[in-house]
Amino acid sequence: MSEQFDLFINGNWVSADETIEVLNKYTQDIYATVSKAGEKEVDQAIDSAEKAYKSTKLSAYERYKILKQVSELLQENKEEFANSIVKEAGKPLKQARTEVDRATQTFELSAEEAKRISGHGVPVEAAPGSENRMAFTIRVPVGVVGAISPFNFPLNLVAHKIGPAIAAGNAVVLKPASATPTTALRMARLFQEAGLPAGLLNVVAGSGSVIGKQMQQDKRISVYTFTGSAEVGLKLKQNTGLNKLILELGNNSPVIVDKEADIEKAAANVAQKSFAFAGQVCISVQRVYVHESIQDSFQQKLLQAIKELNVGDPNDKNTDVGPMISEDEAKRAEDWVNEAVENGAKVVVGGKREGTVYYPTVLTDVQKDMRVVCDEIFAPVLCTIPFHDIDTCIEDVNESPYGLQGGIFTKNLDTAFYVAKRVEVGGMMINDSSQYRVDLMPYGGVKNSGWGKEGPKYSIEEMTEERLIVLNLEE
Ligand SMILES: NC(=O)C1=CN([C@@H]2O[C@H](COP(=O)(O)OP(=O)(O)OC[C@H]3O[C@@H](n4cnc5c(N)ncnc54)[C@H](O)[C@@H]3O)[C@@H](O)[C@H]2O)C=CC1
Ligand SMILES: O=C(O)[C@H](O)CS(=O)(=O)O
Repeated sequence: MSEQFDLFINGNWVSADETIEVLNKYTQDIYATVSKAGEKEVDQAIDSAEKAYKSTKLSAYERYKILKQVSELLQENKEEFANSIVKEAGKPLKQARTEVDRATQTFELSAEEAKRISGHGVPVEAAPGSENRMAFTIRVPVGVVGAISPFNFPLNLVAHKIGPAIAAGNAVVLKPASATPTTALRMARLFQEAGLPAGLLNVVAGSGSVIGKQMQQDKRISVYTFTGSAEVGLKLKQNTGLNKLILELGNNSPVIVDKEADIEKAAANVAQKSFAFAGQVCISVQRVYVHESIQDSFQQKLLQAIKELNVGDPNDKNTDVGPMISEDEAKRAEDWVNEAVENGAKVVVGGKREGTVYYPTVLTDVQKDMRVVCDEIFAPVLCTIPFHDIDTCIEDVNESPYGLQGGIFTKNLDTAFYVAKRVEVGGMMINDSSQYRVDLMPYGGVKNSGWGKEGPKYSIEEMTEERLIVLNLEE
């Protein structure tokens, strides 16, 4: 029996004429039906957000209490949310539970940051002629935030938009990914239970291109925050005019395994961080550059670690690698691998698809211009690339159009910092892979990986405006 969800607009559950069928990504059964927002519902959501922002002024402490309660309610309902993520995203149960724990953190951090929003003093009196003036800044909410989120973290990446937006005193219109909308709608129920005033949060499911365009053309929205592919991010950038746009986009994450690395540790970490959630994580390891002197040893340990990964039903608590978001996406990954093999690459493990499941795959003998190397594959596919000297390796790493996060394994700190200062990324992990993130850290990339930083403290800075106030004390 599939569940039915309506849209969350102005504190009410609103049904629409059309619906979206949300599939269980492993069984391909219909898991839920969700009302599909049309132009009327999106307009209602934006109108509700604007009216609520103008009429409801929650204190910082009230915002803190609501967000704290949402964090607690989330933890109390952990299994419901984990199950929702397993079913609609196909995420293995243990990783879905981890996502709920992280979103609990994200909302708790947002609650705490709600009490720390402030400006700073400005010593204008130090300027000649301003001896009798005082100045300081304050941070004010931007108003209505338009948020669009991706399928792969249907809870935590939504939390990273809603939490800071509410903490900062804004109202929000959220459009979750069409493949995974129900988790965000469940989250809206928690805000309702926590007493968030009507209209401050609105969730509209539906076509990204249609709703996205309508949101972008609506002047009542002050800031857009988008997480998704670079392709869509570019479209948004071209249509957003002068409104602030926060873009968290794609990556083809590099990891360097230096000749002085702990090979065992590097192999185990790369195996885990290349294939979690079937590689559908934007900081999933996709390119691993291995010093030629340790290539055989690293590869042997990497393949051993991959052999221990459990592939299959995401409902099984032992599963490490479940299905991809759709059979089309799994076929795309298969096509990219086959194209690489036709051009000389070798599959040392994997290269096999069963419906929506694509098995953990490692390629060697790849070339820079292969899509498995230079594009974002967003699948359980890893390319191992030997290197001779670190400078050439850094050049190859930086050839990517992306720059979100990278990693290097080495016991030589001089090498680590030499590399960290030269790679073009938003975050560089030493003795960890690219796929490291805790929710309080500043997170965001350079180049085609977007701009702006997420993490509640940093998102709040993006979702508020700093206003200067100068006091003239002259008699
Ligand atoms: N940098 C980061 O923090 C993250 C980046 N991503 C990236 O997201 C992608 C995978 O997620 P997907 O949901 O497949 O991305 P996507 O770009 O296909 O969709 C993302 C969201 O945008 C909406 N959308 C689609 N077309 C749109 C348009 N023309 N205008 C406005 N909205 C539109 C979709 O409905 C969805 O809600 C990968 O590229 C991945 O790297 C995913 C997670 C985190
Ligand atoms: O970018 C993503 O896909 C997620 O932010 C990765 S994380 O939250 O699991 O680090």
